[in-house]
Amino acid sequence: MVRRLFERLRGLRQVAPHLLRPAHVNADRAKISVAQLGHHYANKVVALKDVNLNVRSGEFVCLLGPSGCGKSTLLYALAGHVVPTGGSVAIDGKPIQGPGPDRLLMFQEAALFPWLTVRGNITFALGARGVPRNERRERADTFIQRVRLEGFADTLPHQLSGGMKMRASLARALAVDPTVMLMDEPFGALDAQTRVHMQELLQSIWMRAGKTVVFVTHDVQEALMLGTRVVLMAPRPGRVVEDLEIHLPMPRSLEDPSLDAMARDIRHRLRAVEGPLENQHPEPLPRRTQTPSSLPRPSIVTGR
Ligand SMILES: Nc1ncnc2c1ncn2[C@@H]1O[C@H](COP(=O)(O)OP(=O)(O)OP(=O)(O)O)[C@@H](O)[C@H]1O
Repeated sequence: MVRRLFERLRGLRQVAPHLLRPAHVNADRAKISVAQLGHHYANKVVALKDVNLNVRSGEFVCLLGPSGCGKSTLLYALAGHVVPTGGSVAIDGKPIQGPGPDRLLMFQEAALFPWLTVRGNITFALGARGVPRNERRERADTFIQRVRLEGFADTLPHQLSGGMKMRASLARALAVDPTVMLMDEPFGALDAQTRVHMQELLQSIWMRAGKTVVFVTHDVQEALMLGTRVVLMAPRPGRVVEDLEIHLPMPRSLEDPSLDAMARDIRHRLRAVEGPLENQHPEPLPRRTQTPSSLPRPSIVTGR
């Protein structure tokens, strides 16, 4: 059934591609181009090998795969925090030379300053980006409203729930207006219910704002809820094994039987690339020389 669904969508894509793509995805423009990307860490772990990935402007690309397949390394290379040992990464045709204001990285932790209110956290970030003082408050309040945190602008982070902190962090990210959002399992620490609410919120904001998003997740359903594309990766060495365009209509629902059927199919594909359980991590993984958590905190079809 899933194969038939993928095939029908493929046929429709050939005759009427514009019917299947959200309006703000610009088919002709590669926002992010990754070519022959490779990276090995100082301990010789090959985190990425020959990765090719083009992300169109306005796409929502989910990187999905088992632990250790290089999702975060790829994301940090896009952010400019990891300097790859081979290949190239470019944004709007310009090679990435380091972090830049056009890209914003979000993590599982909301990373709010505890001594600043929700609004204070946002106005601080706006100040750091050079937004004039008289515009900061209004802009902060616009995004506080957009993430549905009205009434909490003057609240300190410790008085917020995990989901509310993440919404404040999202408001801050949107307020500084990067063109590319790089998200590393941002909802991974939330309970199941809050996670679904955050996915719905992020999708509605993405549909309106038209940002280019690259989103790392382990969760197949999350990838299918959010992604216009799902890129499957495999470990040892970290590489892209499949690149799937997801043409389910938006807003999506976990209740959608097509989504459920695709999730089963993708789980099956992932099991095939992971191999039998006894082949996984045959020896202790080499110690990391630098963990993602030691990276700076605050502050998304192969070979197209
Ligand atoms: N700083 C580092 N030093 C050495 N090895 C590293 C470092 N960071 C990651 N690695 C290794 O590189 C490989 C890819 O790691 P990466 O964190 O990119 O994978 P991932 O798919 O994001 O994993 P997870 O889902 O568990 O976060 C793994 O084998 C990991 O142990």
